[in-house]
Amino acid sequence: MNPISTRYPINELFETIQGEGFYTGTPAIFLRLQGCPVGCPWCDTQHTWDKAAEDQVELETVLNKSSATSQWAELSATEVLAAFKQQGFHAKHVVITGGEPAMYDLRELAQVLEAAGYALQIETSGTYELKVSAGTWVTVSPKLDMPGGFLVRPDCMKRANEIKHPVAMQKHIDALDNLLEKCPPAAGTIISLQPISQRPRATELAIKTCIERNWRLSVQLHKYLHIE
Ligand SMILES: C[S@@+](CC[C@H](N)C(=O)[O-])C[C@H]1O[C@@H](n2cnc3c(N)ncnc32)[C@H](O)[C@@H]1O
Ligand SMILES: Nc1nc2[nH]cc(C(=O)O)c2c(=O)[nH]1
Ligand code: SF4
Ligand SMILES: [Mg+2]
Repeated sequence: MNPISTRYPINELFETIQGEGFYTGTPAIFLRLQGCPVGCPWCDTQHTWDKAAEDQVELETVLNKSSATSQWAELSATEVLAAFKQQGFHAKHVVITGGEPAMYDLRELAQVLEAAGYALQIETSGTYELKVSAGTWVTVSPKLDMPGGFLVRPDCMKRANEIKHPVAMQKHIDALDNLLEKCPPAAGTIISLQPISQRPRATELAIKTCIERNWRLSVQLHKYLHIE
């Protein structure tokens, strides 16, 4: 007997250019999963926080969204793949984001998509145990001292291919330094700073610190280009 397949709550499914981190500039299919309890006050996807039963809709409604809403549709991995084909997407890089996608067991999704020739990346806060494939590119954007009270997991920091830290003030860099000391990433892990909400002061601080530390800058290119 086949096990019951995992179902994933999808808030958005679209094709664009990856605007953040190491893969900036890469055409990518974005799968945005519903639900996140971490509560970052400056989060740019607050419509994904609550997974309310009354917001469950059909896939067509999700595909036809013209603005950000909290509506979500539940799909199995094979239904996700079928939606990619139906949409006629070209990209072979898939970014799983949210919300907090690590709340879900992503192994079946990875198995189905990788078998179909896609490469996967996850954007995660590092606050949940990662259930991804060995080949998934893991971007951890650590969330420290957020209202939800979650801790960044040492195993997530070790598994990360890149650490992409949101910054606005010096205290955020100090908090990252403390995290890197307590939960060291693997040798060679890319570290980048991402200014919060394109604020000029945040951007200046990120540029200065990246130059001093030989870290990378991640500027949310899509926001400068006014694309999704
Ligand atoms: C919306 S989160 C979803 C994935 C996951 N929950 C996480 O935090 O990594 C995707 C990325 O956007 C970043 N982000 C969210 N709001 C932002 C903002 N206002 N300015 C800059 N980066 C932001 C997060 O730090 C994370 O790197
Ligand atoms: N273009 C684009 N690139 C992104 N990289 C990470 C995103 C996210 O919301 O996780 C994102 C997004 O929302 N749009
Ligand atoms: S962890 Fe990610 S999705 Fe959740 S509130 Fe923070 S930035 Fe937003
Ligand atoms: Mg985004």
